[in-house]
Amino acid sequence: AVSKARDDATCTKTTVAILGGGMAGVAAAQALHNSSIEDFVLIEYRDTLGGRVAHTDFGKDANGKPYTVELGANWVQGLGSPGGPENPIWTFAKKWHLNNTYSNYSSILTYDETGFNDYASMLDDFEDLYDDASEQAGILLKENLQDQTARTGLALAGWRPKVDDMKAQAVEWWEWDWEDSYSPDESSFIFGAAGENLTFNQFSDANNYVWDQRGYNHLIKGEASTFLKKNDPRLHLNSIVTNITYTDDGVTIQKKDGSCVQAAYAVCTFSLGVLQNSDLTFSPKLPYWKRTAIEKFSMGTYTKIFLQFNETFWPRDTQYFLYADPTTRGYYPVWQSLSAPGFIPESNIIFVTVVSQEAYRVERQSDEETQKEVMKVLREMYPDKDIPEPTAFMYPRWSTTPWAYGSYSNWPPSTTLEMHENLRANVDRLWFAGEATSAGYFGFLHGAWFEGRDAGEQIVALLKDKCSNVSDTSDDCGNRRYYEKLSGSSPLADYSVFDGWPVSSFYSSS
Ligand SMILES: Cc1cc2nc3c(=O)[nH]c(=O)nc-3n(C[C@H](O)[C@H](O)[C@H](O)COP(=O)(O)OP(=O)(O)OC[C@H]3O[C@@H](n4cnc5c(N)ncnc54)[C@H](O)[C@@H]3O)c2cc1C
Repeated sequence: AVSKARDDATCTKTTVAILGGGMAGVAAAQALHNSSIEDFVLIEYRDTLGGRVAHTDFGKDANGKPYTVELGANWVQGLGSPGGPENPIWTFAKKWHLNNTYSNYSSILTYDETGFNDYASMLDDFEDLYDDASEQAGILLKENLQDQTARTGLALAGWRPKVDDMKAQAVEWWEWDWEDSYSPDESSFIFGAAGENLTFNQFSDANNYVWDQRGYNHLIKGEASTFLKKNDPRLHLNSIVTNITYTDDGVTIQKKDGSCVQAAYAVCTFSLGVLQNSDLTFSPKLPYWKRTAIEKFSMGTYTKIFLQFNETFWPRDTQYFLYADPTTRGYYPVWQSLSAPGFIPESNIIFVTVVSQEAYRVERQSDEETQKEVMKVLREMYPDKDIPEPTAFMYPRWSTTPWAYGSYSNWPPSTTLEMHENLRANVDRLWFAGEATSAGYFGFLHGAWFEGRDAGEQIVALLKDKCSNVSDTSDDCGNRRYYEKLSGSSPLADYSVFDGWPVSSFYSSS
C-alpha cells in the first residue's frame, strides 16, 4: 500500500513537504530557502499563516472600527541583553516594527472577594523562595538526580501555601500556572526551572506585550514573504492533512480534499495536541517509543477572555489585577488592562486568563454562562463601582480547536531529556518540529522558530549528502537520536522484602 501511494501519479511531487504554517513551518521553509532548496510545499489547515499566533477583531473604537486582540501568543518573552544572545522573535519584532510594550509585572494590584486587599508582598516571598528552588533544580539536572514535581521543589525551598490560603494560591497561580498553564503539581521541577532559566536568564527577564493592530503574526507572514511570492503555488492553504504515510525513502501526505503530496522528506509541525488526537493518522502506526513520547508530554490550555466596556472603571495606570477567589484556585485570577498607558489607551478592554481545568470548564460553557461568572468577579473586585454589562465579550476555545487542540506544551513531573528526544526524533523520512519539540524553549514562540530552523537545516544536510551533526553514530548518519526503551530505576530483583516489597506484584485478575 505504501509503494502504491508513492507511485500515485496524481500526487504533487516535491522534495520537502512542510506540514503546518505556524512559526516552525515558516522557519523550516526559510531554512530550505536559505540553502537554495526551493522545491518544497507548505501545507496549512487554515486560510492564513501564523498558527497559534492568531488574532481576531474585537469590540470597537470611537469610530466604530474593531480592535485587534491576540487569541494566542501575546508576548515576546525574553528579549536580549547587550553583548548576549538575542531572542530571534525579538529580532523579528524589531525588523517588522511590531508595536509592543514592556509588561511591568510589578504594576499589579491584588484583590479578593471583598475588593482590593493588598497581599502583593506575598509575590516577593514567592520569588525569593523560587530562586532557591531553581538553584536546587539546577543541581538535580547537573547531578543526574531524579526529577520531582515542581510542588516538591517549591515546598523544599519553603513555599508551602495552605490549601485554604487563597491569597497564597492566587500568588502561586500568577507565578507558576500562568506561565506553564499547569499547576506546580503537574509540572516537572527540573525542566520547569530550566525552561524559565534558559529564556529569561539567557535572553533577558523582560516580557514585551505585542498589541500591534496588524496582529502579532505580521512577523511570521513578513518572514514568509521574504521567500514566498504572492499566490505562491508552493503554499497550500485551506489544506487539512488526514494521513501521513512514511517510509525510509519518502513520505506521502493525504489531504482531506482527496489530493496528496509525495515528498522525499517531510517535517510535521503540528501541535502536540494535534498529535495526541486521532483526527490525523500515520501509516504505518508510529512506533511505540514515539507514541509513548507523544502521550507523555502535556498539552496545556490557556484561555483569554476579553471584555470591552464603555469606560475604564478599573485603575487606569495599572497593568495587572490579581484576584483570589474564596473557594476555587485559578478562578478568573489574572486580569490585564489594555487601557493602561503604553497599550491601547481608551480601548476600555480588559481580559482575564484561565488555564487547565478552569480553561476546559470555561471552554465547555456558553459565552452567556461565562460572562455571568466573570461579571460577578469584577463586581466583587470593585464593590464601589456600578459596573454595567460589557459592550463586547469573546473568548476562544483552544482545547477543542482542531488545528491546535490546546495552547502549548508542558513537561510533566518525572520527565527526562531522553523522553523528550523521542518526541523530537524523526521516524524514517518524517521529521518533527514545533514548540513542543524544543527542549529548552518549549511553550514559547522562539522554541517553535529554533525547532523549525533546525529540522530544515538537518534535512538540507541530508539532501546534500552531508552528515549533519545530530547523531554520533556513523552508521546512522543524520538521524536524530532516540531510545527504543527507557528504563526505570528499580530492576525486578529489587522488589524484595528488603525493599519493602514483600509479595509479588503480578497477581492475575482472573
Ligand atoms: C493562548 C496562547 C498563548 C500563548 N502565549 C505565548 C506568548 O505570550 N509568548 C510566546 O512566546 N508563546 C506563546 N504561546 C505559544 C506560541 O504561540 C507557540 O509556541 C507557537 O506559536 C507554536 O508554533 P508552531 O509552529 O510550533 O505550531 P503552530 O503555530 O500550531 O503551527 C502548526 C500549524 O499546523 C497547522 N495544522 C495543524 N493540524 C493540521 C492538519 N491536520 N493539516 C494541516 N495543517 C495543520 C495549524 O493550523 C498551524 O498553523 C501561546 C500560545 C497560545 C495558544
